[in-house]
Amino acid sequence: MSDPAELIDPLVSELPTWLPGQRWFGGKDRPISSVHPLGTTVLQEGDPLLLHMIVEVRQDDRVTPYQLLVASREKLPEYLGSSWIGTERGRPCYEATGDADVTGRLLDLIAEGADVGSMRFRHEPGAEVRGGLRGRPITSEQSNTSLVYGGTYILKLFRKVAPGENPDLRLHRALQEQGCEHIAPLLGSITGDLHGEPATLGMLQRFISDAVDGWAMATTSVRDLMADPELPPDQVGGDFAGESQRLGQAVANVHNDLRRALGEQVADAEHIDRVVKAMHSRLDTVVAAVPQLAEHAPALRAAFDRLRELDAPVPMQFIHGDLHLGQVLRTVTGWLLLDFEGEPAATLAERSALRSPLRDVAGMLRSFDYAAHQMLLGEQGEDPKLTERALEWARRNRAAFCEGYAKAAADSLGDPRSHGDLLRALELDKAVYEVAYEHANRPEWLGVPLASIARISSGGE
Ligand SMILES: Nc1ncnc2c1ncn2[C@@H]1O[C@H](COP(=O)(O)OP(=O)(O)O)[C@@H](O)[C@H]1O
Ligand SMILES: O=P(O)(O)O[C@H]1O[C@H](CO)[C@@H](O[C@H]2O[C@H](CO)[C@@H](O)[C@H](O)[C@H]2O)[C@H](O)[C@H]1O
Repeated sequence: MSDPAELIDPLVSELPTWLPGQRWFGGKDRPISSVHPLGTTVLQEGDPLLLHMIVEVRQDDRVTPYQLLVASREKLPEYLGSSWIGTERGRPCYEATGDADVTGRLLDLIAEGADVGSMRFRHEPGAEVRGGLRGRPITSEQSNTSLVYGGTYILKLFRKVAPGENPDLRLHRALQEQGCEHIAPLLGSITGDLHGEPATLGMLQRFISDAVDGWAMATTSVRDLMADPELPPDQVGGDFAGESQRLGQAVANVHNDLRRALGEQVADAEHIDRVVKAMHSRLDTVVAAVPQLAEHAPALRAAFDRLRELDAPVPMQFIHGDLHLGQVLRTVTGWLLLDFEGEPAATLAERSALRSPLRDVAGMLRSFDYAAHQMLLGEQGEDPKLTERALEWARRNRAAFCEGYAKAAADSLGDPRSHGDLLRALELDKAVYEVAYEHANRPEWLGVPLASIARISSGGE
């Protein structure tokens, strides 16, 4: 190939049809009006040629920069057929994260601490990173793309990029500096330029191979309880309450470390007013899309408005922002929290704001509810005995989580259950978010958050 630049324009013209088919593309709800290349870096010359691209995707009034890793070869091997984007100037061009012959280059560049064009590949101070490994994408559903190298490293390539330090990297750095035991060690990063400002493109961590995620463990425990309907929950083999308690403690420890590293503030009336307005506004949007939510709107609004009358001060700090059982890993030594990026649909400014740590507690409490109720999804008609069993599991594990949290929490917080109005409003706000998420992504799950909203807003929990 004489000049890689010759590929760029024809390749970019293929992207409006190719992007909506990608799992990580976050704008599937509206048509793409244009894609514009912001910057291209040649990471490897020859065959295969490896290009890093940042493109700006325009949809109505929304403009979002995305990061792409694209390769081109003289001849595309059959196993890369599903990654094909287009054939430009006679050369097949394809999404490169599935090509283990080229992904190793990213790790090598981090190991070398290299600069290529405006991209900076770095390992963290004191971290040892070994190159020479092939990287393969993980198969689980995700909003970014993560590559695993030899069962040793995991490199997350952030798909949506924004100027500034990604909160995932920022919070991992802060936690690592505090010696936090509840994160996977941070080893390196990739930074590029976006509109003249540094922007995080990737984050390298130790891959934890001997771990199970919290969602898999919790749902196995629910299944065990359902299979033995007569046994009291504490005598069922797969009882999860001990783990829930340890998880609560781990989350409180992470909050403590984030507070120590990055500080805290107490929310003033103006801030609380903004939070309440944001809750109402999210509800307005979701009710418009999901009319079944309308009947619960008055109770939801009343719960949100109660935040204006709280007696106790509301401390705010950096938090995880999208905590659920799928974001925690149980290793042989304890619980790890993953993915401090916040809710995928939120703006960087929203995700980087100080918030009540009880938001993370509320997220996890919602997740216990999900784990219990997803078992009932396929059931024909409601079996009151099974439903009661599910509720019993959720109650037991939610309580254990709060007990664990209280053991390690800051004095200003204590037991999350002692902040009833705040916790209820945050749980309901999260459930409203989940209604929107399920409506857009998994309509068959919509009943899970809707049923919880009905229960919580009627004072059932
Ligand atoms: N350090 C790690 N060790 C082992 N598995 C990991 C690690 N980090 C992430 N994973 C796995 O990758 C999945 C996706 O990671 P995550 O950071 O949540 O990506 P995304 O932001 O795209 O959702 C996780 O659910 C987990 O299964
Ligand atoms: O992990 P992500 O950052 O992509 O989070 C999004 O997807 C989650 C589902 O994968 C979604 O979580 C919801 O479903 C979970 C069960 O699959 C449940 O444990 C969570 O409590 C529930 O919120 C999450 O909301 C969304 O942001």
